[in-house]
Amino acid sequence: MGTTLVFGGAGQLGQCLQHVAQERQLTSLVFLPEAQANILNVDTLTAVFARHQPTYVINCAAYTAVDKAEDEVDLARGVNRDGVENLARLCAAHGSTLIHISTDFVFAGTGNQPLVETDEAAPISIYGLTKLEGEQVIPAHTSRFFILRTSWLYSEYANNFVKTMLRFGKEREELRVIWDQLGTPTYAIDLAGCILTIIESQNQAFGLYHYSNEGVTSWYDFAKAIFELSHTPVRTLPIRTAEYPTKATRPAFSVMDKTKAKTKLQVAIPHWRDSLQVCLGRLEA
Ligand SMILES: NC(=O)C1=CN([C@@H]2O[C@H](COP(=O)(O)OP(=O)(O)OC[C@H]3O[C@@H](n4cnc5c(N)ncnc54)[C@H](OP(=O)(O)O)[C@@H]3O)[C@@H](O)[C@H]2O)C=CC1
Ligand SMILES: Cc1cn([C@H]2C[C@H](O)[C@@H](COP(=O)(O)OP(=O)(O)O[C@H]3O[C@@H](C)C(=O)[C@@H](O)[C@H]3O)O2)c(=O)[nH]c1=O
Repeated sequence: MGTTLVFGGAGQLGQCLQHVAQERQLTSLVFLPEAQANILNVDTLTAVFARHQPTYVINCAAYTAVDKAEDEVDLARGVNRDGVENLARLCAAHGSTLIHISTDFVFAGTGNQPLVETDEAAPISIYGLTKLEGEQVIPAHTSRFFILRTSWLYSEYANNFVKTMLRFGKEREELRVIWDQLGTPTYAIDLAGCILTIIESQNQAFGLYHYSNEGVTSWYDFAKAIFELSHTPVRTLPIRTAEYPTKATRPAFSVMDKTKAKTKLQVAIPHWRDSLQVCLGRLEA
């Protein structure tokens, strides 16, 4: 197996990839944190590609601060579009396969049916828009790519909704959480497993895929499950989006259909509640 470079290697998904790679005893992955490989620095990237001649490149680097992106458009676009284009160009030049991660926030969220890969993307936030632009620059440079759109990532690593809820559950008596945004949480360890399966199986079914855990929930029901499974006694109230004003607008419905991933990538996808239980168990251990 040739070398796999992981950009954004110190972020949440990057750390999950390290965890799963270790579990599967995969030693050919090179994890590059931002300080070592900024995807906006073409000279650095050129040198890194020349040195490692990667077979696969996994891009976990992204600007992910959804609300801040509304004020930092250039920064968000730089990382989420231009940085991705830099990687796609170099992948094309070196014959490397690019595995890139995108988001359910490319959708407007106005529907009520599980979204398939061919459904229209119409982002309603700067983060979603710049991530869509990142998806779109890849095929202009290479056909050897996998784009995995995922949603509501959490894990025992970095900051995420599960860890925020566990912290708030200890600090506060009452929490108010939105119940009119529906989607599917994704345990980033499961996503990391899917990515490494693509590499291990040398899958050639390039293209765009949806990957989240199975099932549907709201942020409110997700929070309730976190508190129930972690035995955290905190009063949790369902509120509407309008009662929790944020700078960026989030899709009201971003449930994704994973039929294509299950068929072509041959991955089994756990239900979100089962994976949540695994994550909470690891956080408690
Ligand atoms: N988190 C979520 O809920 C979801 C995430 N996604 C997508 O999944 C992917 C992984 O997300 P996640 O791991 O959670 O995000 P994180 O924010 O945890 O990780 C992103 C990493 O990218 C790094 N980074 C930022 N700018 C650059 C740059 N210019 N060059 C190199 N590295 C950079 C960050 O470093 P630093 O922190 O030092 O800036 C950080 O380590 C992203 O593409 C994201 O858009 C999709 C759906 C849901
Ligand atoms: C903390 C908190 C959040 N919320 C709501 C706000 C928001 O609608 C939802 C989730 O809030 P967060 O800010 O944790 O997550 P957010 O940044 O909106 O999460 C998104 O991140 C990007 C990177 C993605 O790609 C998306 O798939 C999605 O995971 O929960 C409450 O209702 N009450 C609360 O106390």
